Amino acid sequence: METSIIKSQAYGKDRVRVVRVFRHADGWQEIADYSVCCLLSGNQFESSYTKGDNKLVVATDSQKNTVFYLAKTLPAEKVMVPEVFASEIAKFMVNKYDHVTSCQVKIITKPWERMQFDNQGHPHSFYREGKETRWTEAVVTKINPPSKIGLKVRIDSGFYDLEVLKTTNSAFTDFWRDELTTLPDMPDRLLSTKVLCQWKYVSGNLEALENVPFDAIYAGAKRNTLDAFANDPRAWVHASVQTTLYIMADRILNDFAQIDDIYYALPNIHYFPFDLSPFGLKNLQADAEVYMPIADPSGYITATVSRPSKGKL
Ligand SMILES: O=c1[nH]c(=O)c2[nH]c(=O)[nH]c2[nH]1
Repeated sequence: METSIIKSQAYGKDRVRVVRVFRHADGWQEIADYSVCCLLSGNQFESSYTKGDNKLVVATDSQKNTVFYLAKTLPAEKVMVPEVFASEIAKFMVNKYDHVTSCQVKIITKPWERMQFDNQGHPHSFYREGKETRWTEAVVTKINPPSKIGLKVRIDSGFYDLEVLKTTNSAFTDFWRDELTTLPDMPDRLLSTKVLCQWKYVSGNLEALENVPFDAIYAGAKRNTLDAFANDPRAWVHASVQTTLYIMADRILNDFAQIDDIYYALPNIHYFPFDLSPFGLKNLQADAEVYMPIADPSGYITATVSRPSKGKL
């Protein structure tokens, strides 16, 4: 006889690929292209794991149907912003099913860029550019289940695979040296990374969070990331990926009070100057012009950055 207990559970449908087109009367059309993961939790689901009892199991197939149903029935402003669509799905689930105490919805977006001709956006044609991937996760939880009065919401957002490179104004010098050190000081180097950035919105009630300008904050987080990388002098005066990361996060926290903390992971994708001295050519240090990108290994610099009151006290 089994004696083990379920400590936590969540089940649902992952990779629900849904594309929603909004056709406006003037011919202007919008597209949202998402991969949705929807997971339900609640202690009444435990018997489906331990006793083979499916009576309360909302089929993952029905959860998938709900995503399509809401994509059709919600207005454009609730579907086109992934944070809002994710929280609408999560809210729908906890409100519809008494025994669902929490619903976690993650959305990965596939960005379609509107085609531009003569500086005019084309009404219905889009293209895919190699760029970062935006994602979000909303979790809606009943405060006193099964009561629906009082819902708590948490929203995380971010992007990954934003590839950037600069050919100067990056350095790495004055680091620890011992018998295992072979790396020379690099007063000027090529720097490249593939940015992963994710942030937590201040948690609160659903209504407060739904008024957050998610799209503008997303654009601001990306703009600060690029601007700190390319233009902030502190990133090369103090010179390390660690410093660059901190400056990126600090700028975002200063710009957006709605964000609680930010996590970055910055691989340092190495491009080493190729030694051409066997051919009588100078290509090291200040003479570096020809580089060999190194696929593996890469540096990997990470940190979570928050405001002082939330940090280590
Ligand atoms: O910006 C850097 N930070 C490091 O910690 C490090 N270590 C290393 O070998 N190169 C670099 N670059």
